[in-house]
Amino acid sequence: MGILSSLFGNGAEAETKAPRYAHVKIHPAVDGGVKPGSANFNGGVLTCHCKSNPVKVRVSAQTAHNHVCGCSKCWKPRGALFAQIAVVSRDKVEVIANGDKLQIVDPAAAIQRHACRECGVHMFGRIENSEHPFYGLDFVHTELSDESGWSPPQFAAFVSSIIETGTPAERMGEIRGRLHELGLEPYDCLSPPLMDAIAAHAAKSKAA
Ligand SMILES: N[C@@H](CCC(=O)N[C@@H](CS)C(=O)NCC(=O)O)C(=O)O
Ligand SMILES: [Zn+2]
Ligand SMILES: [Zn+2]
Repeated sequence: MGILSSLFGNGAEAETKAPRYAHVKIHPAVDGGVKPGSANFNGGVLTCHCKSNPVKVRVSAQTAHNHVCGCSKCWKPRGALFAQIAVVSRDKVEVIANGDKLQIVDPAAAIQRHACRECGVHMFGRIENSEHPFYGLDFVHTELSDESGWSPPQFAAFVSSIIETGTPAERMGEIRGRLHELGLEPYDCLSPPLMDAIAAHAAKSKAA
């Protein structure tokens, strides 16, 4: 028992710390608690869900800005409310097997998501527009790799968007409650540092 609760305590401290929303499933990678990444981690191989001839993509660096995303465009594992997605420099991403099975989900989207035609898993998302604030970065789902040590998710993006794909709005309280418990601050767009980076890029483009 902490010093304050031993002075004033009635056991309420333990009660407020017990997870209240553990029954709310966000994504398999975080439902048991967010695991820390490893220092000196250098990447791994992402594999799609095909039983035969899976697509393999080597990511030869640690990822950054990992987060869970509720938008309708990011690939989610079956049953998950959110996707888990991180960025890495595009020159660190290489298709090493069965790349002929990849197709671009929506060629008009800012992020060109390369998905396996057979199992539907998104292997990487690439920005081809050199004017885009995140040009140079690819988006990857690190749970597709067997390696542990990837950078852990830091926040939750596009949280309200899960309503667009069928989550009842009445569930949002418990879902945001669970995200808070996991330390994944919920935002309805990207996190403030990323929104600031986008705005700074826009300001620079306007000035030029
Ligand atoms: N509410 C929309 C949000 C879509 C959205 O803007 N997604 C973000 C986060 S991944 C984005 O940057 N999309 C760019 C793209 O999909 O190319 C939805 O759920 O479809
Ligand atoms: Zn596949
Ligand atoms: Zn998304």
